[in-house]
Amino acid sequence: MLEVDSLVMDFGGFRAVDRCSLKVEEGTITGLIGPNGAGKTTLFNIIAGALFPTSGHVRYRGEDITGLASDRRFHKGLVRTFQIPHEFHRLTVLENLMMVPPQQAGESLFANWFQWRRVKGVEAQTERRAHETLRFLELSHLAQERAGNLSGGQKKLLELGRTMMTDAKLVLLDEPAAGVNRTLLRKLEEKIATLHRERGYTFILIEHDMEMIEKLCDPVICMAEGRVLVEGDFAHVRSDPRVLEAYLGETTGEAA
Ligand SMILES: Nc1ncnc2c1ncn2[C@@H]1O[C@H](COP(=O)(O)OP(=O)(O)OP(=O)(O)O)[C@@H](O)[C@H]1O
Repeated sequence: MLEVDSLVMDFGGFRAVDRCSLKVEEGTITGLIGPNGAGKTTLFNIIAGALFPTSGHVRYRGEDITGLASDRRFHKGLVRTFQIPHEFHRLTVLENLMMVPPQQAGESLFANWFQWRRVKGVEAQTERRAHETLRFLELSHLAQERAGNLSGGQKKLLELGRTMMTDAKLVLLDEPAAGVNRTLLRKLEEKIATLHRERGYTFILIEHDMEMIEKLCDPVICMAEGRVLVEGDFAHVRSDPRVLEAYLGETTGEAA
């Protein structure tokens, strides 16, 4: 589904991604782990189109998308979550969901003036979908709450919900477990697993929480110094001495 080929990302004289190549199969939840500074977020930014690489290629469903703008990727179902937009805090939870669908009919002046019946229809459909999403996430009771008042975990659930408002195919999750309490973490894991199993989402998940990686991800890819170090199932990656060494070379032994 996704193929990253010999990607290089230089920031001035510093090489953050160093000839990185990997493949993500459709229908998987692929875990991306590695010590701080391994290049995971930079790689995500390149896949999502927030950064353009110095060299190398990104292919998505057979198409070379290396130079494609992020909104065009979004329309193709390649969605990155947990980047919280400015409007997030001021809007209600329901509004946050309703503003997601691309090319909302109501946003076009032409549509507003001349096609109001259609606009109303689309809005009603969007609202229904938003309520369904809230039910799925068990957040219906917070529909009218300002998103800024949500807990860290509820915000992560809402961000997951925002992907459900699109026709997402490949979802990039950037440290979903960060700042989430244990109870909501279990719920978040359960929702990710359900979206994967029942709705066919493919996920790539950057995470330092090894419990979450172990529960959800197969395969797991460990990056270090800008490239893939080891790839395989969790047990294989975890027991590889190079992985341990990469982590121990940093401040903690998170992979252990
Ligand atoms: N815009 C930038 N300018 C200069 N250096 C950058 C920039 N973005 C990232 N880097 C550097 O590139 C390296 C890789 O960073 P990146 O954030 O991709 O790592 P990471 O694996 O996601 O780390 P973490 O797990 O801590 O989030 C780091 O040394 C970082 O300081």
